[in-house]
Amino acid sequence: MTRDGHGDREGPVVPAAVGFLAVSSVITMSAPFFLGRVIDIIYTHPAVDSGGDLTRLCLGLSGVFLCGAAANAMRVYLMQTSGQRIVNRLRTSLLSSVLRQEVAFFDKNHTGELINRLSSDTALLGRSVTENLSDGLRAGAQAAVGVGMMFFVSPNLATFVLSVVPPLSIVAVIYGRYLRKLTKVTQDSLAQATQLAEERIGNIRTVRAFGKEMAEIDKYASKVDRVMQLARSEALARACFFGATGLCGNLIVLSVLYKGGQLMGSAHMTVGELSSFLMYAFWVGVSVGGLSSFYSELVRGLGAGERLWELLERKPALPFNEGVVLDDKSFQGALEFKRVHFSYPARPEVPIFQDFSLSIPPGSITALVGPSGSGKSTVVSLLLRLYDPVSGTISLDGRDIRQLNPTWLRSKIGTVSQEPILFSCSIAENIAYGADNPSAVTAEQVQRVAEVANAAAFVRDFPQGFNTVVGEKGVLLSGGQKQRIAIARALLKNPKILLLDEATSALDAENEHLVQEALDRLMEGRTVLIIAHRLSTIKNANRVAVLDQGKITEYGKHEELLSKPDGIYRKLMNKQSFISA
Ligand SMILES: Nc1ncnc2c1ncn2[C@@H]1O[C@H](COP(=O)(O)OP(=O)(O)OP(=O)(O)O)[C@@H](O)[C@H]1O
Repeated sequence: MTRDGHGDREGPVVPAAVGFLAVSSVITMSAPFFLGRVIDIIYTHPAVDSGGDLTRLCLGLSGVFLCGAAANAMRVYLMQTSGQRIVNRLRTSLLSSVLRQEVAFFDKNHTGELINRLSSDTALLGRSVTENLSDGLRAGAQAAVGVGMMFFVSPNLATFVLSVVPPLSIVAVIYGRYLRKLTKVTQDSLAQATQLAEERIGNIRTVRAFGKEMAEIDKYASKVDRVMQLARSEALARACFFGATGLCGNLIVLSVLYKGGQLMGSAHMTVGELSSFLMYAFWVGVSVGGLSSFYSELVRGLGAGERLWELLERKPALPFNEGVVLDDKSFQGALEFKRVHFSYPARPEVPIFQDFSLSIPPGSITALVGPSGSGKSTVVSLLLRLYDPVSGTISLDGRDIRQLNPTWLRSKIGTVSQEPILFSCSIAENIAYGADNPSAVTAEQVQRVAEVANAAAFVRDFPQGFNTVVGEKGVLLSGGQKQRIAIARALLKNPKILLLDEATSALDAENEHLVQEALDRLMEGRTVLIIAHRLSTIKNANRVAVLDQGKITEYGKHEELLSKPDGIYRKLMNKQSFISA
């Protein structure tokens, strides 16, 4: 399987399915003609097996019907499997498109909604264009052949029957349009309900702590009630449509019997011909019924598909893997913000940075401090190029990062955040995630970095050791343990630049010491920007940058800044509690 999910070859599956479809349809539609012949033989020679004709015809027909049944079974099997293949491809392509989108896209589109597109909409569209299409093609072919055969058997009767088709088609078109609109709204409502459930289940600890389970259930119930109302409208439309088509079918059969009886009475038709005609009319009726359900499913699929195409075709606002790659040998890791102005795309009216400038020399440690909400984490997001500044430049070794390949840029940057996110897999896999090619990472490499990150000892105490699964987002580990795993992960990545966000909460003395020691080892020989919450970090940094009112207001060593009588840093130190461990 390739990354785009196109490794699973369709090969001759679709032509084969169409072949089986043709064979089964021809056999099904030739049956009424031959059955008419059988009736005529019985009718004209009721007592004898007219020279063995009846036996031969019946045996021959049984064999042909058997082949028809086998061809039909093969058609259903092939269409269903290729349907699943299409759904798989759609899902992989959709995830590939979603994961390439810029981070601002995820600020506006909720996870639950995207998951719903990935699971429900793809299934609806996939079913609509495969199994449903196959049934529709079969119904269409049978209806066309049936109509042809009706004309062949009795042009007179056929013309009479088909005069009712045009009004029925108009009703079908109106119904189709209505259903398509309804499906889009239903899928959107379903996506909102999934979004709510996903968020509440993902944050069950908060829901539980506030005792909001019943309130959340009520909210979810009202969202699914909306889906139910829409489903009721859809069911009503379907019921009316199917009821009307069923009624029309029966009325048509009745009128055929009426008119056919007259034709038989005037010797213009044999009983076998009338029987054949009736069977064809019945098949055409069944096929038209099949076509109407095909049409319903098709418009539902297209309704679901509208949002899918939008997502599949969306071009990310920021490039994903294109641009200049700097030479690894001469790469220093010098960072510079020059007169940067920035506001988040979701809230363009709120400026975060105004004329923000900061230079971080290669191999140095810069501590960034500032009041809560001043934009410290935003500095990290801009360096990772998760967002682009509105104006000004951010450069790496003198090169504007907008010219650089973002994937390459991120491969040179390691991050350890306040609350590191781990994946629900083993500790070894979480650590190996830091490498370019995780599957090539050996157990020794994992253990080595875990050792340096002061994680190996606690991991070995777990019965499953490095194979211990950490739970969703690492929920089965403590804060200090998660941090040390994240440090090991960053060590394995071995980046030139490190962006650290220290934990705001104090760990117990032992954990504090182990995490600090691991961080010190991680920082060695790299360009480091650290969002500092500990006094020791600030004191050990080469420079401290104070962020206030959207720009760097003070810059220097801890003691220098502290000595300024009216300095912002001095005030910040008095006001904000830094962890003194
Ligand atoms: N994705 C976003 N979309 C819109 N506004 C955002 C987004 N992320 C953060 N903000 C806003 O940007 C401002 C700066 O946030 P940021 O997280 O960078 O602050 P901070 O200094 O790191 O805060 P703290 O010390 O509390 O973690 C805040 O006012 C915040 O509300």
